[in-house]
Amino acid sequence: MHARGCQAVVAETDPDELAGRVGKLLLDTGAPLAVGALPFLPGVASHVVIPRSAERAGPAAAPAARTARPVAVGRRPVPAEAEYEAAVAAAVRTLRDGSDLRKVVLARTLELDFAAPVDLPALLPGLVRANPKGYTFAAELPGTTLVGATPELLMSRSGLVVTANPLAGTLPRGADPAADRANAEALLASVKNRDEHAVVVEAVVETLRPFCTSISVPSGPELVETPTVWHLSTRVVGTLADPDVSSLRLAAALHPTPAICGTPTDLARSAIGELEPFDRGFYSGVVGWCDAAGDGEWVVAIRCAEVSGSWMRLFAGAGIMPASDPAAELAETSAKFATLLGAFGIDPV
Ligand SMILES: C=C(O[C@H]1C=CC=C(C(=O)O)[C@@H]1O)C(=O)O
Repeated sequence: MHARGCQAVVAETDPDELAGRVGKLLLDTGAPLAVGALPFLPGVASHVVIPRSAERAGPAAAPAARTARPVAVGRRPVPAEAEYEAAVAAAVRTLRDGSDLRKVVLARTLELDFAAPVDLPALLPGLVRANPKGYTFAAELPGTTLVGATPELLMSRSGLVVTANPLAGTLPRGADPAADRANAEALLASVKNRDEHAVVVEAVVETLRPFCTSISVPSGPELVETPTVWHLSTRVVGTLADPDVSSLRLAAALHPTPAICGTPTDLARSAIGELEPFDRGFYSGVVGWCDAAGDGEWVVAIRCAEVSGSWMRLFAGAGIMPASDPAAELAETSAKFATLLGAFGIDPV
Protein backbone atom coordinates (compact mmCIF):
# COMPACT_ATOMS: atom_id res chain seq x y z
CA MET A 1 0.00 0.00 0.00
CA HIS A 2 1.65 3.24 -1.08
CA ALA A 3 0.10 6.60 -0.09
CA ARG A 4 1.35 9.97 -1.29
CA GLY A 5 0.56 13.56 -0.29
CA CYS A 6 -1.83 14.77 2.37
CA GLN A 7 -5.35 16.21 2.07
CA ALA A 8 -6.09 16.07 5.80
CA VAL A 9 -4.73 14.72 9.05
CA VAL A 10 -7.03 13.36 11.76
CA ALA A 11 -5.41 13.92 15.16
CA GLU A 12 -7.92 12.49 17.61
CA THR A 13 -7.86 10.75 20.97
CA ASP A 14 -11.40 9.33 21.13
CA PRO A 15 -11.67 5.98 19.24
CA ASP A 16 -15.31 6.48 18.13
CA GLU A 17 -14.66 10.06 17.00
CA LEU A 18 -11.53 8.94 15.16
CA ALA A 19 -13.29 6.26 13.12
CA GLY A 20 -16.26 8.60 12.47
CA ARG A 21 -14.08 11.52 11.31
CA VAL A 22 -11.89 9.34 9.08
CA GLY A 23 -14.96 7.62 7.55
CA LYS A 24 -16.58 11.00 6.79
CA LEU A 25 -13.39 12.42 5.25
CA LEU A 26 -13.02 9.35 3.03
CA LEU A 27 -16.56 9.87 1.71
CA ASP A 28 -16.21 13.68 1.34
CA THR A 29 -12.84 13.59 -0.46
CA GLY A 30 -13.33 10.39 -2.47
CA ALA A 31 -9.82 9.35 -1.39
CA PRO A 32 -9.38 5.57 -1.83
CA LEU A 33 -8.12 5.03 1.70
CA ALA A 34 -6.67 6.53 4.85
CA VAL A 35 -3.30 5.53 6.30
CA GLY A 36 -1.76 6.25 9.66
CA ALA A 37 -0.93 5.32 13.20
CA LEU A 38 -2.30 5.31 16.73
CA PRO A 39 0.13 5.94 19.62
CA PHE A 40 0.63 3.60 22.58
CA LEU A 41 -0.99 5.89 25.15
CA PRO A 42 -4.64 6.98 25.26
CA GLY A 43 -4.96 10.75 25.39
CA VAL A 44 -2.21 11.18 22.78
CA ALA A 45 -3.58 12.05 19.34
CA SER A 46 -3.66 9.65 16.42
CA HIS A 47 -2.00 10.57 13.14
CA VAL A 48 -4.28 9.36 10.36
CA VAL A 49 -3.75 10.86 6.92
CA ILE A 50 -6.15 11.21 4.01
CA PRO A 51 -3.59 11.08 1.20
CA ARG A 52 -3.80 12.72 -2.24
CA SER A 53 -3.28 9.37 -3.90
CA ALA A 54 -2.80 5.80 -2.85
CA GLU A 55 -2.24 2.57 -4.65
CA ARG A 56 -2.37 -1.05 -3.65
CA ALA A 57 1.05 -2.08 -4.82
CA GLY A 58 0.60 -5.79 -4.05
CA PRO A 59 3.38 -7.87 -2.52
CA ALA A 60 6.76 -6.13 -2.53
CA ALA A 61 8.84 -6.96 -5.58
CA ALA A 62 12.20 -8.68 -4.99
CA PRO A 63 14.19 -5.84 -3.46
CA ALA A 64 17.44 -4.70 -4.99
CA ALA A 65 20.68 -5.54 -3.21
CA ARG A 66 21.78 -2.99 -0.63
CA THR A 67 24.41 -0.53 -1.73
CA ALA A 68 25.88 1.22 1.33
CA ARG A 69 25.70 -0.05 4.92
CA PRO A 70 24.78 2.64 7.45
CA VAL A 71 27.55 2.92 10.04
CA ALA A 72 26.48 3.94 13.56
CA VAL A 73 28.97 6.30 15.21
CA GLY A 74 27.22 6.24 18.60
CA ARG A 75 25.08 3.66 20.47
CA ARG A 76 23.20 4.06 23.74
CA PRO A 77 20.90 1.44 25.24
CA VAL A 78 18.15 3.32 27.16
CA PRO A 79 17.75 2.07 29.82
CA ALA A 80 21.17 0.45 30.29
CA GLU A 81 20.96 -3.35 30.17
CA ALA A 82 21.40 -3.76 33.95
CA GLU A 83 18.64 -1.19 34.56
CA TYR A 84 16.31 -3.11 32.26
CA GLU A 85 16.98 -6.32 34.18
CA ALA A 86 16.31 -4.44 37.44
CA ALA A 87 12.99 -3.16 36.04
CA VAL A 88 12.01 -6.70 35.01
CA ALA A 89 12.94 -7.97 38.50
CA ALA A 90 10.80 -5.20 40.06
CA ALA A 91 7.86 -6.14 37.82
CA VAL A 92 8.26 -9.82 38.73
CA ARG A 93 8.15 -8.92 42.45
CA THR A 94 4.90 -6.99 41.91
CA LEU A 95 3.42 -9.85 39.86
CA ARG A 96 4.28 -12.37 42.60
CA ASP A 97 3.22 -10.09 45.47
CA GLY A 98 -0.48 -10.79 45.14
CA SER A 99 -1.11 -7.56 43.16
CA ASP A 100 -3.93 -7.71 40.59
CA LEU A 101 -1.36 -7.25 37.83
CA ARG A 102 -1.12 -10.49 35.79
CA LYS A 103 1.26 -9.45 33.01
CA VAL A 104 3.21 -6.35 31.97
CA VAL A 105 5.21 -5.73 28.80
CA LEU A 106 8.47 -3.88 29.45
CA ALA A 107 10.40 -2.37 26.57
CA ARG A 108 13.84 -0.87 26.10
CA THR A 109 15.41 1.22 23.36
CA LEU A 110 18.70 1.43 21.50
CA GLU A 111 19.63 4.91 20.30
CA LEU A 112 22.00 5.14 17.34
CA ASP A 113 23.78 8.18 15.87
CA PHE A 114 24.99 8.29 12.29
CA ALA A 115 27.48 10.60 10.61
CA ALA A 116 24.92 11.55 7.93
CA PRO A 117 21.11 11.64 7.69
CA VAL A 118 19.65 8.13 7.46
CA ASP A 119 18.53 7.24 3.92
CA LEU A 120 15.02 5.99 4.78
CA PRO A 121 13.98 4.53 1.42
CA ALA A 122 17.25 2.55 1.41
CA LEU A 123 16.19 0.81 4.65
CA LEU A 124 12.97 -0.68 3.27
CA PRO A 125 14.35 -3.32 0.87
CA GLY A 126 16.44 -4.82 3.70
CA LEU A 127 13.38 -4.94 5.95
CA VAL A 128 11.32 -6.72 3.29
CA ARG A 129 14.15 -9.13 2.49
CA ALA A 130 14.81 -10.00 6.15
CA ASN A 131 11.13 -10.36 7.08
CA PRO A 132 9.38 -12.02 4.16
CA LYS A 133 6.39 -12.94 6.34
CA GLY A 134 6.25 -9.61 8.20
CA TYR A 135 4.32 -6.41 7.59
CA THR A 136 6.89 -3.82 6.56
CA PHE A 137 5.92 -0.19 7.09
CA ALA A 138 7.25 3.35 7.04
CA ALA A 139 4.88 5.89 8.59
CA GLU A 140 5.62 9.61 8.49
CA LEU A 141 4.61 11.01 11.87
CA PRO A 142 5.02 14.42 13.50
CA GLY A 143 8.80 14.97 13.81
CA THR A 144 9.79 11.40 13.01
CA THR A 145 9.30 8.41 10.72
CA LEU A 146 8.42 5.05 12.23
CA VAL A 147 9.92 2.27 10.16
CA GLY A 148 9.79 -1.44 10.86
CA ALA A 149 8.64 -4.95 9.96
CA THR A 150 6.19 -6.36 12.47
CA PRO A 151 5.09 -10.00 12.55
CA GLU A 152 1.84 -9.12 14.36
CA LEU A 153 -1.53 -8.40 12.72
CA LEU A 154 -3.74 -6.57 15.21
CA MET A 155 -6.78 -7.05 12.95
CA SER A 156 -7.96 -6.90 9.38
CA ARG A 157 -11.45 -6.54 7.99
CA SER A 158 -12.56 -7.71 4.57
CA GLY A 159 -16.31 -7.38 4.17
CA LEU A 160 -17.80 -9.08 7.21
CA VAL A 161 -14.71 -11.19 7.94
CA VAL A 162 -12.58 -9.94 10.81
CA THR A 163 -9.20 -11.56 11.50
CA ALA A 164 -6.89 -10.97 14.44
CA ASN A 165 -3.57 -12.72 14.96
CA PRO A 166 -2.22 -12.12 18.46
CA LEU A 167 1.40 -13.12 19.09
CA ALA A 168 2.96 -13.41 22.54
CA GLY A 169 5.44 -15.85 24.03
CA THR A 170 8.90 -15.86 22.48
CA LEU A 171 12.16 -17.80 22.39
CA PRO A 172 15.24 -16.98 20.28
CA ARG A 173 15.95 -19.11 17.16
CA GLY A 174 18.61 -21.80 17.61
CA ALA A 175 22.08 -21.58 16.07
CA ASP A 176 21.66 -24.85 14.08
CA PRO A 177 18.57 -26.76 12.86
CA ALA A 178 18.51 -29.15 15.85
CA ALA A 179 18.83 -26.33 18.41
CA ASP A 180 16.25 -24.31 16.47
CA ARG A 181 13.73 -27.19 16.54
CA ALA A 182 14.44 -27.74 20.25
CA ASN A 183 13.75 -24.06 21.01
CA ALA A 184 10.51 -24.19 19.00
CA GLU A 185 9.34 -27.27 20.91
CA ALA A 186 10.42 -25.76 24.24
CA LEU A 187 8.35 -22.65 23.45
CA LEU A 188 5.26 -24.69 22.60
CA ALA A 189 5.66 -26.64 25.86
CA SER A 190 6.50 -23.64 28.09
CA VAL A 191 3.81 -22.94 30.70
CA LYS A 192 5.12 -19.39 31.28
CA ASN A 193 4.90 -18.57 27.54
CA ARG A 194 1.52 -20.28 27.07
CA ASP A 195 0.09 -18.27 29.99
CA GLU A 196 1.61 -15.08 28.57
CA HIS A 197 -0.02 -15.90 25.22
CA ALA A 198 -3.40 -16.93 26.65
CA VAL A 199 -4.05 -13.55 28.32
CA VAL A 200 -3.67 -11.85 24.93
CA VAL A 201 -6.01 -14.22 23.10
CA GLU A 202 -8.53 -13.89 25.94
CA ALA A 203 -8.50 -10.07 25.70
CA VAL A 204 -8.73 -10.03 21.89
CA VAL A 205 -11.69 -12.45 21.85
CA GLU A 206 -13.45 -10.56 24.66
CA THR A 207 -13.13 -7.27 22.74
CA LEU A 208 -14.22 -8.71 19.38
CA ARG A 209 -17.12 -10.82 20.67
CA PRO A 210 -19.69 -7.99 21.04
CA PHE A 211 -18.96 -6.88 17.45
CA CYS A 212 -19.36 -10.37 15.94
CA THR A 213 -22.19 -12.83 15.28
CA SER A 214 -19.71 -15.72 15.45
CA ILE A 215 -16.06 -16.08 16.29
CA SER A 216 -13.70 -19.01 15.89
CA VAL A 217 -10.74 -19.48 18.21
CA PRO A 218 -8.30 -22.42 17.82
CA SER A 219 -7.93 -24.54 20.95
CA GLY A 220 -4.21 -23.80 21.31
CA PRO A 221 -1.43 -21.64 19.84
CA GLU A 222 0.82 -22.53 16.93
CA LEU A 223 4.40 -21.47 16.20
CA VAL A 224 5.47 -18.67 13.85
CA GLU A 225 9.06 -17.71 13.18
CA THR A 226 10.88 -14.48 12.36
CA PRO A 227 14.55 -14.47 11.36
CA THR A 228 15.64 -14.28 15.03
CA VAL A 229 12.76 -15.49 17.24
CA TRP A 230 9.94 -18.02 17.55
CA HIS A 231 6.52 -16.77 18.69
CA LEU A 232 3.30 -18.39 19.85
CA SER A 233 0.48 -17.33 17.52
CA THR A 234 -3.31 -17.71 17.46
CA ARG A 235 -5.45 -16.74 14.46
CA VAL A 236 -8.93 -15.60 15.51
CA VAL A 237 -11.60 -15.17 12.81
CA GLY A 238 -15.00 -13.57 13.38
CA THR A 239 -18.06 -12.54 11.38
CA LEU A 240 -18.96 -8.91 11.89
CA ALA A 241 -22.54 -8.15 12.96
CA ASP A 242 -22.67 -4.57 11.66
CA PRO A 243 -20.95 -3.67 8.35
CA ASP A 244 -20.82 -0.03 9.46
CA VAL A 245 -18.17 -0.84 12.09
CA SER A 246 -14.92 0.01 10.28
CA SER A 247 -11.55 -1.69 10.64
CA LEU A 248 -10.25 1.49 12.26
CA ARG A 249 -13.00 1.37 14.90
CA LEU A 250 -12.16 -2.27 15.66
CA ALA A 251 -8.42 -1.61 15.75
CA ALA A 252 -8.93 1.27 18.20
CA ALA A 253 -11.14 -0.96 20.37
CA LEU A 254 -8.54 -3.76 20.46
CA HIS A 255 -5.61 -1.47 21.22
CA PRO A 256 -3.67 -1.90 23.49
CA THR A 257 -3.71 -5.70 23.71
CA PRO A 258 -1.79 -7.45 26.50
CA ALA A 259 0.84 -8.37 23.83
CA ILE A 260 2.27 -4.88 24.14
CA CYS A 261 0.81 -3.52 27.39
CA GLY A 262 -0.27 -6.20 29.87
CA THR A 263 -3.26 -7.27 31.96
CA PRO A 264 -5.26 -5.59 33.39
CA THR A 265 -4.59 -2.71 31.00
CA ASP A 266 -4.71 0.17 33.52
CA LEU A 267 -2.39 -1.48 36.04
CA ALA A 268 0.01 -2.56 33.30
CA ARG A 269 0.04 0.94 31.80
CA SER A 270 0.93 2.51 35.13
CA ALA A 271 3.66 -0.08 35.76
CA ILE A 272 5.09 0.78 32.33
CA GLY A 273 4.96 4.49 33.22
CA GLU A 274 6.92 3.81 36.41
CA LEU A 275 9.46 1.33 35.03
CA GLU A 276 10.26 2.52 31.49
CA PRO A 277 12.48 5.65 31.35
CA PHE A 278 11.30 6.82 27.90
CA ASP A 279 8.17 7.79 26.02
CA ARG A 280 6.98 5.00 23.71
CA GLY A 281 5.39 7.45 21.27
CA PHE A 282 3.95 5.37 18.43
CA TYR A 283 6.04 2.25 19.27
CA SER A 284 3.59 -0.48 20.41
CA GLY A 285 0.79 1.54 18.87
CA VAL A 286 -0.99 0.60 15.66
CA VAL A 287 -0.12 1.24 11.98
CA GLY A 288 -2.32 0.57 8.98
CA TRP A 289 -4.93 1.60 6.47
CA CYS A 290 -8.71 1.73 6.09
CA ASP A 291 -10.92 2.33 3.04
CA ALA A 292 -14.32 4.02 2.68
CA ALA A 293 -16.14 0.67 2.92
CA GLY A 294 -14.47 0.11 6.30
CA ASP A 295 -12.12 -2.63 5.15
CA GLY A 296 -8.51 -2.35 6.22
CA GLU A 297 -5.51 -3.85 7.90
CA TRP A 298 -3.92 -2.64 11.16
CA VAL A 299 -0.70 -4.08 12.55
CA VAL A 300 0.96 -3.81 15.95
CA ALA A 301 3.83 -1.30 15.70
CA ILE A 302 6.68 -3.45 17.07
CA ARG A 303 10.09 -4.48 15.63
CA CYS A 304 10.41 -0.86 14.57
CA ALA A 305 12.55 2.24 14.95
CA GLU A 306 11.99 5.99 14.95
CA VAL A 307 14.23 7.83 12.50
CA SER A 308 14.85 11.60 12.63
CA GLY A 309 17.72 12.94 10.53
CA SER A 310 20.92 11.19 11.57
CA TRP A 311 19.37 9.71 14.75
CA MET A 312 17.56 6.40 15.15
CA ARG A 313 15.86 4.76 18.13
CA LEU A 314 15.07 1.04 18.05
CA PHE A 315 12.43 -0.45 20.36
CA ALA A 316 12.01 -3.96 21.76
CA GLY A 317 9.73 -5.22 24.50
CA ALA A 318 8.99 -8.50 26.26
CA GLY A 319 5.99 -9.81 28.18
CA ILE A 320 6.81 -10.13 31.89
CA MET A 321 5.05 -12.84 33.88
CA PRO A 322 5.47 -14.02 37.49
CA ALA A 323 7.83 -16.76 36.20
CA SER A 324 9.99 -14.37 34.12
CA ASP A 325 13.78 -14.41 34.38
CA PRO A 326 15.32 -10.92 33.89
CA ALA A 327 18.34 -12.28 31.96
CA ALA A 328 16.06 -14.21 29.57
CA GLU A 329 13.90 -11.13 28.93
CA LEU A 330 17.05 -9.10 28.23
CA ALA A 331 18.18 -11.80 25.76
CA GLU A 332 14.74 -11.79 24.13
CA THR A 333 14.82 -8.02 23.59
CA SER A 334 18.40 -8.29 22.25
CA ALA A 335 17.23 -10.91 19.73
CA LYS A 336 14.45 -8.52 18.67
CA PHE A 337 16.96 -5.68 18.19
CA ALA A 338 19.10 -8.07 16.14
CA THR A 339 16.24 -8.60 13.65
CA LEU A 340 16.07 -4.89 12.97
CA LEU A 341 19.81 -4.22 12.98
CA GLY A 342 20.31 -7.11 10.54
CA ALA A 343 17.56 -5.84 8.27
CA PHE A 344 19.00 -2.31 8.29
CA GLY A 345 22.49 -3.67 7.56
CA ILE A 346 23.84 -2.25 10.82
CA ASP A 347 26.45 -4.27 12.73
CA PRO A 348 24.91 -5.90 15.83
CA VAL A 349 26.31 -4.53 19.14
C1 LIG B 1 6.43 -6.02 22.61
C2 LIG B 1 7.02 -6.74 21.67
O1 LIG B 1 6.61 -8.00 21.31
C3 LIG B 1 5.36 -8.52 21.73
C4 LIG B 1 4.82 -9.31 20.61
C5 LIG B 1 5.13 -10.64 20.46
C6 LIG B 1 5.79 -11.33 21.49
C7 LIG B 1 6.03 -10.73 22.68
C8 LIG B 1 6.66 -11.49 23.82
O2 LIG B 1 6.80 -12.71 23.71
O3 LIG B 1 7.06 -10.87 24.80
C9 LIG B 1 5.57 -9.37 22.99
O4 LIG B 1 4.36 -9.52 23.67
C10 LIG B 1 8.17 -6.21 20.90
O5 LIG B 1 8.68 -6.94 20.04
O6 LIG B 1 8.59 -5.06 21.13
